[in-house]
Amino acid sequence: MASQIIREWAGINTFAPATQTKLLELLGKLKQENVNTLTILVMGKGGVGKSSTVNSIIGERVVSINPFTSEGPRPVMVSRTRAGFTLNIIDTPGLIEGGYVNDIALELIKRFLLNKTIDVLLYVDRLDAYRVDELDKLIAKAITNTFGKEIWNKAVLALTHAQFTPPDGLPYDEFFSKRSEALLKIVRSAAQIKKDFPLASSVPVVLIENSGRCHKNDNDEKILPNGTAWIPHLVETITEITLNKHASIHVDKKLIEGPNPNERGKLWIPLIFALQYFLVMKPIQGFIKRDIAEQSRPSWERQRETGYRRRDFS
Ligand SMILES: Nc1nc2c(ncn2[C@@H]2O[C@H](COP(=O)(O)OP(=O)(O)OP(=O)(O)O)[C@@H](O)[C@H]2O)c(=O)[nH]1
Repeated sequence: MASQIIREWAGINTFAPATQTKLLELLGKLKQENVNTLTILVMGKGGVGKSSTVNSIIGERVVSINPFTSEGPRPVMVSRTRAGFTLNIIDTPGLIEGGYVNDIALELIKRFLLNKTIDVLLYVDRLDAYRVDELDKLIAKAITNTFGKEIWNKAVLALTHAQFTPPDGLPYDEFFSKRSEALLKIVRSAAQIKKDFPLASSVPVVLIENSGRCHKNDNDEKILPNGTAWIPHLVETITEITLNKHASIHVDKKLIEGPNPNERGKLWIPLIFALQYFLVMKPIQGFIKRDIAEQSRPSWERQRETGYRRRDFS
């Protein structure tokens, strides 16, 4: 396999100095915990801002963005190094097409991820949407079926278009908490996460504003409506998830191929044979034996018996 040349993370220099300082602090924290590589998988519906988010984190236009169509081959992994630390971000195609989960995209993603380890799943959706629907459930289910429900222990829910004004004068915080709770509920139910499943009820939610018109603070950092500098906040949340007690998800052949169809139900085979023997074979054998015994008696004897039976009934 050709080895990939990993470029220096130059895009970090495009961030405001205060953002750079915080990011380098967070990288230092990861290195202190012996984490020298971090792989983030970005997934979600089409057009929600996955590629834009990848570009925002890297600080360069590394993947192309189009408001109407998906551009460029994906999945794609963008890797950057900084001070001995490697950041990998995997951008993926939208998971919904024509009202269904795009199985081809999912299959491509699975194959692409073979032998990679996912430290964080960045599950992207938009803040400025009012409803969750069946498709959201289908996506969460597809992700769970692909990687196992443990993936949600390594997940961050990222909501783009954060610089949005809720309708009808609804307070921003109220809209944000309703939107995130609705999405988390979908994730919990589709992933069949029980209340006691560790961390699942606390998948962190972060806000993102990828627009070039994102407001800035006095330090020139891109900020959310509540004044939080969102890039350091996102990277801090990613760092916390990376360092939590749950293992990263290693994608091996077994995980992507699922249970071998030839093995499926193997344990039931002896039981099915036993039931078949006692409920079908045995009665048939008995019937055949009786029939043979019957046929081997002389006809006068059988006729006499039939005659007796007729008389008994008369
Ligand atoms: N205002 C605003 N626009 C955004 C934001 N994020 C993405 N967009 C716009 O939304 C459109 C889609 O963004 P993409 O990043 O291509 O979305 P995607 O999820 O990668 O889309 P697919 O390629 O279809 O999978 C583009 O026009 C972006 O400029 C955001 O946070 N705020």
